[in-house]
Amino acid sequence: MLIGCPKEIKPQEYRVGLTPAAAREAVAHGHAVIVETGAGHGAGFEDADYTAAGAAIVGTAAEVFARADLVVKVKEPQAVERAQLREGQILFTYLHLAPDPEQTRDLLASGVTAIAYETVTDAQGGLPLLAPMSEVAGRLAPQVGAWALQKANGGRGVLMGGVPGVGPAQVLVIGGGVVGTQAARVAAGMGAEVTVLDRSLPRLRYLDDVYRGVFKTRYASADATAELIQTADMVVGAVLIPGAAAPKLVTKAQLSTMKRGAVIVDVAIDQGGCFETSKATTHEAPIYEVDGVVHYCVANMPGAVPRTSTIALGNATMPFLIALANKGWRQACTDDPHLLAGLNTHAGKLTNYAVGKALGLDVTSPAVIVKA
Ligand SMILES: NC(=O)C1=CN([C@@H]2O[C@H](COP(=O)(O)OP(=O)(O)OC[C@H]3O[C@@H](n4cnc5c(N)ncnc54)[C@H](O)[C@@H]3O)[C@@H](O)[C@H]2O)C=CC1
Ligand SMILES: CC(=O)C(=O)O
Ligand SMILES: [Mg+2]
Repeated sequence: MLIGCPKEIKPQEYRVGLTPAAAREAVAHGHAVIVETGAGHGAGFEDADYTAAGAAIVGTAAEVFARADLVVKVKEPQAVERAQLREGQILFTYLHLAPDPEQTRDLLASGVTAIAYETVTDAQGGLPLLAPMSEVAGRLAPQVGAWALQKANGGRGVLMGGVPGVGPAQVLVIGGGVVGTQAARVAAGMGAEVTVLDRSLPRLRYLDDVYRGVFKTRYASADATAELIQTADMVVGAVLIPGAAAPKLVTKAQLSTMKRGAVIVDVAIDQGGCFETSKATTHEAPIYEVDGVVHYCVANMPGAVPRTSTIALGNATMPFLIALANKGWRQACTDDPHLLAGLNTHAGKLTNYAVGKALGLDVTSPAVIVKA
């Protein structure tokens, strides 16, 4: 199979979908690999690293899209990229379709077989291709939130750890999965007082067992959220219902109950965000203010640390990439129901129920599609 990797074009996105290590594995399995010139530069991988791994460098993204049987990327294809996808081609990348009707329409119109990293599952009930980026975004969240809390950035001028005689920042994390746990650990490490809300009691039990004394846990009732946002200096949005649009857990009206200069870091923005007032921002202009509350809503946070993120993502995607290339998508998805869970579109059909529900579109069962 011919695997192609274009350079990412989303603003300030310096990750790359294929590491030289993954290219080398693919070549060792007998596949051809083409990489757009400069694709890895932002992550510290040069063209020579790819050619040393056995890949060929091509001059344009257009050549990658035109020739590749399998296009591997990081972020959802932008409009100009979507226009180059075709039926019979596999797209393997993050998609986040539930909050994105335009992208969904274009992928369906293209006929491409699109496998979304964020809906691939594992036997433990996790999301193995989302987890590494959630680890990165979770650890970044208190770092960017602390920056936003500084007065010059619109924040209320509170230092995360306080100082002797002055109390620390109060941090509320909504959703105690991968993002939430990593955010809570780092915020606590910076000296803040942290509370994590989740609606899963087994998850709260796990967090309490492992992190008692580091941060507190509360059940995520609407009452608890309403109460705790009032005292928080920083609120991290970290909920996920896999594939679905994020539930809106804090309304615009509730913002007025928050402290002036408090900061929201809505990591869940890539699924639409869990605050009613969230709208996606970029690394170029990451924050805006609503009712005196600073919002940070960057949908590709790991792009800020592309070296760490590219290697972490590549470690996780490599076995799936090799399976897709070795067997073709149909056999790979037949053999691995967790990879089949990643199938979002095929030949003009939508195959993810959560996306269909969010967008009001008909869904064809992936189990039916894979057998057709
Ligand atoms: N902005 C960015 O750059 C990035 C965003 N993300 C996003 O962060 C979000 C969280 O991802 P993960 O932590 O990996 O997911 P996860 O599945 O590990 O954790 C989500 C947690 O939310 C909890 N939850 C669900 N509904 C809830 C509710 N109503 N109230 C409280 N808790 C609730 C679940 O029980 C679960 O523990 C996702 O939307 C993901 O796409 C992830 C990486 C990068
Ligand atoms: C998960 C995701 O959207 C990202 O890493 O950019
Ligand atoms: Mg997005």
